Amino acid sequence: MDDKTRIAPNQTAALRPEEARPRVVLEGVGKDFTGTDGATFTVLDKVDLTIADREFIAIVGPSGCGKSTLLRLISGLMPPTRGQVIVDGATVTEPPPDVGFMFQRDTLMPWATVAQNIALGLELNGTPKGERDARIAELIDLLGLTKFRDFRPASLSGGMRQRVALGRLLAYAPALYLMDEPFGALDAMTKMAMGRELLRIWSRYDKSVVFVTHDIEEAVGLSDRVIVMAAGPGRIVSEYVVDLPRPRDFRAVRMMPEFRSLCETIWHDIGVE
Ligand SMILES: Nc1ncnc2c1ncn2[C@@H]1O[C@H](COP(=O)(O)OP(=O)(O)OP(=O)(O)O)[C@@H](O)[C@H]1O
Repeated sequence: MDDKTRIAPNQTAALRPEEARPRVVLEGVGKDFTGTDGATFTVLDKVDLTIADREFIAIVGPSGCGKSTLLRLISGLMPPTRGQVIVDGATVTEPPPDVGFMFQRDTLMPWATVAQNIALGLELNGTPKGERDARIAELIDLLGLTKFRDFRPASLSGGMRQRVALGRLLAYAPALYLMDEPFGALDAMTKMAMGRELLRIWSRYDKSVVFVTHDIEEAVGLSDRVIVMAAGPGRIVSEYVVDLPRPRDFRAVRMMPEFRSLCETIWHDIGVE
C-alpha cells in the first residue's frame, strides 16, 4: 500500500479491507426468482464480496441489476439460491441483530412525532427508559431538527423526513447500515446536505455502511470503495478504492481531478460514455 492510501492511526475513516476483520462476506452468491409465467430467472450470479468493519461501500449499476436484492440477501430478508452470506462470522439465515435498513422512501410512523419516531429505534435496541430522552435530544440536535421535535411526518419536508429516518437508524445503532437509495427522492440541494450529514455522522460513530445508489458522484463522494454491477445476470464487474482524503468534504471533493476521473471510469464501466 502506498502512502496515499494509508490511513493515519488517529483517523476514524474505515480501515482498508485487508487491514480490518470482515463484517460481511458473500461467497459465490446467486439468486433466482420465478417469473409470473413460472419460468426461473437468475437475478444475481457468482457474487463474491467482502466488506470490512467500518468500511463505507457504495454499490452502483443500472436499474434491475440486483442491487436491492443484494442488500436484502445481506439483511437476511431472503435467502440466497446459491452460495452463502456471512455477517459477523455467522451464516445469515434470518435478519442479523446488528443490522439496520434505510430506504428511499421513509418508513416513519405517520401518527408519531419526530421524537417518537426516533424513540422507536431506542426501544428496539433495548435502551433503558431513563436514558432515552437524553439520547433523543442529542440525535435531534445532531440532525438539526430541534425546532421540529413535536412535528408529525406530514408537516415535514422530504429532506427532514429522511433526516428523521436517519435519526431512527442512529438511535437503533446497528453496526452495519444497509441503505437503499436513501436520498434518491430528494432534490439536489437536500441530497448534498444529507450526504454531508451522513459523512459527518459516519466518521463519528464508526459504522459499516453499504450504500446503494444510481448517483455515481454520490457513490464516489461518500465511500471508501465503489462496487460496480452489471445486469443479465446481476454481477460485480469492477470495484474501485476511492483514494480521496478523509475527513472528506462531500461538496469540495467534487472539484478534485481524481474525483472526476474516477466518476468517468465508472460511467465507462456502466456503458455510458
Ligand atoms: N421478489 C421478487 N420476485 C421476482 N422478481 C424480483 C423480486 N425482487 C426483484 N425481482 C427482480 O429482480 C431484478 C433485480 O431487482 P432489484 O430491485 O434487485 O434491482 P436494482 O438493481 O435494485 O434496481 P433499481 O436500481 O431499479 O432499484 C429485477 O428484474 C426485478 O424485477
